[in-house]
This record gives sequence, structure tokens and C-alpha cells, in this order.
Amino acid sequence: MAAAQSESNHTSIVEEGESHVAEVRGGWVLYQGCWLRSHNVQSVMLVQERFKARPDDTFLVTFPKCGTTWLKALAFTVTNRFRHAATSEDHPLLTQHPQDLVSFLEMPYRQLHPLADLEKLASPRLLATHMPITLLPPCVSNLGCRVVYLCRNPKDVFVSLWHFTNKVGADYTTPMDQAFELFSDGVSPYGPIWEHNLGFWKKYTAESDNVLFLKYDDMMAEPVKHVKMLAKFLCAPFTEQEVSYGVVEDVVHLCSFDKLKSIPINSSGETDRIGGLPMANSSYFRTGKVGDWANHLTEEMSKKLDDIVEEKLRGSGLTF
Ligand SMILES: Nc1ncnc2c1ncn2[C@@H]1O[C@H](COP(=O)(O)OS(=O)(=O)O)[C@@H](OP(=O)(O)O)[C@H]1O
Repeated sequence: MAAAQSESNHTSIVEEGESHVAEVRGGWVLYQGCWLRSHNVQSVMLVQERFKARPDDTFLVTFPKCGTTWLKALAFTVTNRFRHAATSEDHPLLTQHPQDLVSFLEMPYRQLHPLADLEKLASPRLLATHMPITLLPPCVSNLGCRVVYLCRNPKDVFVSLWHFTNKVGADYTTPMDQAFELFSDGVSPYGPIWEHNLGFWKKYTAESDNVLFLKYDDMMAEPVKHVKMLAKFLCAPFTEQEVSYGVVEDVVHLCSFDKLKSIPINSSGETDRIGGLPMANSSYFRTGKVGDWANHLTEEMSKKLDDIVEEKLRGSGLTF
């Protein structure tokens, strides 16, 4: 995800040819209803123009900070477990960061790294994206590509995002109250978060065979149940024998926050996964807790975001 730069509350309207960039606020631009950094807009436009989906592609879709790293680790481990048992001493997760085991569609920025990299991947491909449904190239829907969508309580998302963006570089420090105002207005990477959630919720309710809709808090509460659901959706269901041998628990353990955080590749060093912005590998692992918002938000902030989200999601059937 793109990190936040210094903010101002200046709002202005700009025209950028036919690219539908409608509004600028601080360092953010509103592109086709989605707030992005301008470098990210260029990347998304390239993806929209040139990405060729395949019918057997599966997309792991998340709003930033909703558990992308975890979902990538789980989906990779589940679908590759016949080559790499979760208990094997040379499992790829022991030497590679989970973020690097499943490629992002729009990152690193495609004007810097060719989309052709994705064409080299063998089918069936697992691809990740933070793009809302409105920005995904139409071929993804037209070809019936499947989607695993993982969402999270927006209050925990905000807190996670704020810590992340303040960790990744000296120029990215934004006071929490300013960041909160922007987030509450929908201005954050790939925001508004409620539009992101609603877009995939509607797709899920319309075509439940094609979408697995997951919530971070539910997965944390019942990981074994959800990993079984994920495996089934990814056409790699666990056999009865695997279940009786504890293979599901092995996957859950390998991909758990504590285990992944302790692996040297995840706890040290830095990598540029965006384009020109190296980030500590450890910055993807903070607390991994449900409800950490209570340690950071005032009662007033909590109520404000609850009220906004409740109003935006009202009538949809989606709740947090
Ligand atoms: N294995 C595992 N299990 C549970 N939770 C995990 C795991 N790995 C990372 N995390 C927590 O997920 C948060 C980071 O979100 P993302 O991975 O979506 O970040 S990113 O958008 O890809 O940059 C961030 O949440 P917070 O701890 O609340 O900040 C991470 O700590």
C-alpha cells in the first residue's frame, strides 16, 4: 500500500484529460471515486488498460491493513501444501516474506515494473490487490474470476494504517487527529473504506459462488474453520485424513502472527515493494490484535467512526 505523505486540508478540483481524476486533497487524488497517491493512479490506469485476466485467476482483495500479509501466507500455504508441507524445514515462508509470495496487481507501481511480470506466472494464478471493485479491469468480472475478500473493523484498520504510515519514513508523519479526520472523510489509501467493503459485499451477495467474504476478527476467533473454508474455495479442500493428522492446525500455526513475526526474513531488513520506498519487513507485523483501537482512539473518535460506518453500511446486511 502507498504510505501517507504530509497532509493539508486543501481541497481543489483538477482536470487530468479523461483520466477521471476529480479532486485533490492533501497528497491524495480522487480517481474514479477512490483516493490514491498520484503514482498509484498511474499504476492503476496501466492495470486497467493492459492487464489480461485469466478465467482461473483468483484475486485476494483487501483494503490496506485488513490482513493482506496473513491472507497471502494462508492462501500460498494452502494451495502449495502438496509441494511444501506446512511443517517442512524448507517451507518458502521460512525464507521469503509473505508479501513476496503472492504478487500484487498494481504494485510495485506498474510504470516502474512491467505488468508482463504477471504474465510469466503459471496458471492458476493467485494475485493480490487493494483495488476496489469499481477500479478492477472489467475482464476480471467478465471472465468470472474468483475473489477472496478480507475486511476488518475500520477502527482497527485506521489504527494499523496510522502506525504503518508513521513507521515507513520520516516524511510520512501525520498527527493522529489529522489522519483520523481524513479517514473519517473517506480519504485514505484506496478509500473510502466503506465503499471498498460495500462493493465486494454486493458482489458476494449477488454471486456467492465466486466470492469468499471473510472478516479478520472472525478468522482470528476461529482460524481452523476459516482456513478450511479458504482451502475449499481455492479448490484445494483438506481431506479427512489431513484433518485427522492436524494439517489444518499446521497451516494455521505456520501463518500465525507470532510465528511469522519471529522469522528473520520478516523481522529484519527492508524491501521496496511499491517503487522507490523501502519499508522495514517488520512493519507488516505490529500487534496482530482485534480491538487494539481501544488503546488509541478516544471515545469521541470511536463513536464518530462507528456512526459513519453504521450509516454508510445501513441496509446492506454488512456489519462490523
Ligand atoms: N499472520 C497474521 N495474523 C494476523 N494478523 C496479522 C498477521 N500478519 C500481519 N498481521 C496484521 O495485519 C495488519 C497488516 O495488514 P496488511 O497485511 O493488510 O498490510 S498491507 O495493507 O498489506 O500493508 C497489521 O495489523 P496491526 O497489528 O493491527 O497493525 C499486522 O500486524
